[in-house]
Amino acid sequence: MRAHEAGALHAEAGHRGPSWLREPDDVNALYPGLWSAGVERGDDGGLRVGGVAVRDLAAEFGTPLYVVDEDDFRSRARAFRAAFADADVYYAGKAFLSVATARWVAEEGLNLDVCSGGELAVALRAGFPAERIGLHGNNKSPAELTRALDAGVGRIIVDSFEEIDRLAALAAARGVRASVLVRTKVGVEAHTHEYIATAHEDQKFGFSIASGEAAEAVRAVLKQPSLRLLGLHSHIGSQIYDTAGFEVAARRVLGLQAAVRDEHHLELPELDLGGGFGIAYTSQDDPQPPDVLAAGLAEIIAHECAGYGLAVPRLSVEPGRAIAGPSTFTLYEVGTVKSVPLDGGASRRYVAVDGGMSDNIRTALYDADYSCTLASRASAAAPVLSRVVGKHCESGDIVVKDEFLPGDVVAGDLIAVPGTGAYCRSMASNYNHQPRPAVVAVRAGEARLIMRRETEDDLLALDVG
Ligand SMILES: Cc1ncc(COP(=O)(O)O)c(C=O)c1O
Ligand SMILES: N[C@@H](CCCC[NH3+])C(=O)O
Repeated sequence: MRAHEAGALHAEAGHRGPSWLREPDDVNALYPGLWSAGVERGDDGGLRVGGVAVRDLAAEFGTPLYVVDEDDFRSRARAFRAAFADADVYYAGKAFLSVATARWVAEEGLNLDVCSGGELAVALRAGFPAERIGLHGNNKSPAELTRALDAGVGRIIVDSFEEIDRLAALAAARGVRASVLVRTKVGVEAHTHEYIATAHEDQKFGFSIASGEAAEAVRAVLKQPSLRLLGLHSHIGSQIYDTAGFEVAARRVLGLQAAVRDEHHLELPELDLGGGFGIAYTSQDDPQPPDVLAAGLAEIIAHECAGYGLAVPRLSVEPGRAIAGPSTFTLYEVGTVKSVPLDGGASRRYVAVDGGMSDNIRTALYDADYSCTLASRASAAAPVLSRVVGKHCESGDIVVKDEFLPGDVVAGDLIAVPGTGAYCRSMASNYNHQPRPAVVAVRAGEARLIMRRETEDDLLALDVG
């Protein structure tokens, strides 16, 4: 594990990590911001979560394994609920959605954002109240829209002119009035990876405010008797730490809100500023807690509304990563350890685990940084800068680019990677016909399988050739 500040960069064998990565004082220590509240190192040196030893989890459920600390997930959901007490919180199911997690979200009083027919199906199977669901997507099919209308979802966030017409016709045919928000593109360059920024002009989501397209979309919705316009929506991107982007977004979207009032004599009752709140993946990351975010957003909105002479609309937000991400770690078993010579006589230690880019694509796709620790035992061996890689046929199959692990890590050891609750299982693939791992929820000394591991039979069943 990383120690926060202490220690010198480990240079003995010429290993080189990023300049911020320091050799830890104690390689067995758990950096507090990265692990869910229920994770600790037990007296025998092995990691425990919710009172359960990870060695027992690996023995019972196999590896790789996503391990969710249920209390941690629920308490993050509650913290958002409490911080945004005067707003609506929609948990973004794309981060991770299963029947169990949908139920936790419902029980903790949050609403749910889904962005596909599949996510909607999971929510409905969980018995999630349809009126508390919002449906997203830049290319919702007629079948998805029909299903949403038939289920009675509370709101649909429209993202194209085709969709406005399509939805209006489907709603009219059913004799219902569908509540919609118009997704805007506010023209903000959010400080995050290009692939997860969603508010600059040259990307697929939303109607551009700057070009007048968003105002045109509002006109198009208002013309349809089968649609009810609740408000405007903006989501600037994901894994964002600063509120500067939200400030610009709120200013521009409320500018449109004021223009709508002036043109249509209509004050829209709601405003959705999306999700995107960042979490800590390494000791360098310093995310803001929900109450600070809530206070910041409330202040920005109040200020902008006062400037435009608007009544403050009811706010909604859509956090995904900030609720699911820190609740979960992935447990892997080490299979091989190699030392690879580098130029200048240095070497790099490759620790290969039994999963990889099929259960966590984020390192390869977004150049994401992760951390990890030896989980099955503690070690007194000196730390060695290591790269944790998977078992796939790609050299980019890296899980953790740089981490200090004890020098005696061997095959059969367990490694845990924290912060994998968001966008890991939900983006998992079957690359190399690797079955996707199981998800286990741990609470009060009990481990419960919430998604079973795929089997070779599952994969072979798809091949009908
Ligand atoms: C419309 C919308 N809302 C909410 C989210 C959730 O984002 P995050 O998990 O970063 O909070 C996303 C994903 O970026 C999104 O596209
Ligand atoms: N999948 C992205 C987040 C994007 C979410 C959808 N807009 C990630 O892993 O960071």
